[in-house]
Amino acid sequence: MEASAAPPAAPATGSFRRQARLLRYARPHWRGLLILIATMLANIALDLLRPWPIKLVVDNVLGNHAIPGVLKALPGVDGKHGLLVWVAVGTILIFLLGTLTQMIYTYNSLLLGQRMTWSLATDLFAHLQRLSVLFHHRRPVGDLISRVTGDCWCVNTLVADALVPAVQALVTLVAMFVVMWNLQPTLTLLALGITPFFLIVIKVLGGPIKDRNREQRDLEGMMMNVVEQSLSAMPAVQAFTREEHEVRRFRAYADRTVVAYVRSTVAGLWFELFAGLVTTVGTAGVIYVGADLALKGELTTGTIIVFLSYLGSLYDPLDSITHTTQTVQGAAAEADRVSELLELEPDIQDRPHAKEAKVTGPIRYDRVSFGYEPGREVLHEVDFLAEPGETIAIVGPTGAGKTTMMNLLVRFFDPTSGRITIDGVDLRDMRHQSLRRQVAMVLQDPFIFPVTIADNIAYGRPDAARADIERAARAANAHEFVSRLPEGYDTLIGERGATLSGGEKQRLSIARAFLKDAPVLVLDEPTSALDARTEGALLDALERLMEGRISFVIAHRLSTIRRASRILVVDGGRIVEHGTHAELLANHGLYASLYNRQMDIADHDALSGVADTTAGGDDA
Ligand SMILES: Nc1ncnc2c1ncn2[C@@H]1O[C@H](COP(=O)(O)OP(=O)(O)OP(=O)(O)O)[C@@H](O)[C@H]1O
Repeated sequence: MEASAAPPAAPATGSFRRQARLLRYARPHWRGLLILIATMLANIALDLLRPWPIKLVVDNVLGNHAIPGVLKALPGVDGKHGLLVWVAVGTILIFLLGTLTQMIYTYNSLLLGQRMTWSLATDLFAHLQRLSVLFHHRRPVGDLISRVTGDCWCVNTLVADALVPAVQALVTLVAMFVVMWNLQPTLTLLALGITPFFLIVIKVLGGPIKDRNREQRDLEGMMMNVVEQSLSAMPAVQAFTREEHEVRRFRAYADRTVVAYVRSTVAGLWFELFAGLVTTVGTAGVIYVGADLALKGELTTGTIIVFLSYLGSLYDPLDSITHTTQTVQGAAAEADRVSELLELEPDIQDRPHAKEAKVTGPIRYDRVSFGYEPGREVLHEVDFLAEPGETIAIVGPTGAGKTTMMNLLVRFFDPTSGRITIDGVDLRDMRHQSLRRQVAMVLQDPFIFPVTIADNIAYGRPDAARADIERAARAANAHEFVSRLPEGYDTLIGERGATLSGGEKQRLSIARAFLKDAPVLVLDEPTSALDARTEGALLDALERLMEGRISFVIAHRLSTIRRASRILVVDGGRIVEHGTHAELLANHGLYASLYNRQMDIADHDALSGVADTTAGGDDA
């Protein structure tokens, strides 16, 4: 599957609200934030102190200016030599305090950033767990990984690289304004006259930075998709010798990412150019008007020199706001990518008065229709009843809708129309997690995790005792192969069950269902990866498992479901026949033709001497 196109960028106001909402991740860490701001202010004060030792040496030690009264109060400052000692001590103290506050600032900033990022990432990951199976079917995994592990850093950027520096810039700006206003109000107003132009630059040129950054992040997400898809399909890639194609696919995205990165950088450079131009025009204006005033004798030269040196300090915070804007625009694109997911409401939600599910009576499908996409129904008015203790087999051609029917039972999604009830209660009036606890599923894909065999069997019941795990494994005919493994139940399985055969994985999955011991059982082709002999032994075990439960078995191999109490034959999303094996054979309908065709193939195989093998059987 090719990566999906990026969703459209959020409108600016929505984007701003999203960033503000993400800033709540700083709230639990307000102490750290206060320390950050305090150390930052201390740094500003220490910066102001830094030139003073030199000034004292020049004016009061080497020059003949009188030592200021406040310094004379210090012990030992009765002459130039005493002052020199204090200048030396002061220099060291300023260095030590400056370095110390900088260390505290860096430590706190990193800690705060890490904590906020990973708590946002954890919330996003938790939210992804709640989103429907349908959502996960459609969203490329690589892009989701990139949002969880990459884009969540936006909250760190927003706080440590934008919010705190913005506070610092504002404090400095106000302080400088007060100092300069006292020095020369007209020039101060002139210097600040550039502010509206500055805001225009931020408004006009800030947006493209965000858009370019969004483009870059989306492409990086798509690159991740290619990596994830290709690495997880490596046997297919190599078997079809498509390695070069996969590399080309990756390189195509990498090239586009480079272009997007360059465009994002260029957008930033334009922004810097115009912001710099505005401050330069401001400086030029102050020089022109200041010199003009001096020529007219309204201002001393010294005042202009002092004013101009302060002008740098006034524009520095404005410059810092420029950088902050750039940073915020970059982080805004990431914040959008995170928020888009966080704002998605899970399709499956419990109603306010939803009850705990308890399977005590029959399961009824009441004219259930469903479509994955609007206008394309895959199930049409499915209607049937399953009584406790019954085993219902569901058969039919591939793509008929069998798995979809069973996925509705555990509310992976809800019917488009009609309803499913258990003992008369609509599934939507039950808490969906409690409903899922009532159903043990053996899925077509056994989903083996890279943990030990025991942990895999106990996935649905993590507190199960080892004896229970072993009992479940024996019941699922898995104990024998597990015992042969070097560390038995403690053997660590490779990624996606790489170290096991298809049949072994399927047996672990069946053991999982045994251990879960739920009142409803769904077996979706539970023996498709087993050879006929292993299947025969397992069928007895499965029949024991089905006893006293409501069981649904989807099977292509009709030999496996002959003992079902009822068989539903599904074709094109409808139940076209139902009855017992004997009744359906007598009907001479779709079931009879499917069955007869399979019997013919089996006879043919028997004659060819391969009676014991079936497609996918790997345990022979
Ligand atoms: N996630 C999905 N999004 C869109 N369409 C889907 C999705 N999953 C299945 N379908 C479509 O729904 C229809 C029924 O699929 P389903 O998997 O239920 O069939 P099935 O009878 O279980 O098939 P099989 O025997 O091959 O497992 C098919 O046409 C399939 O293409």
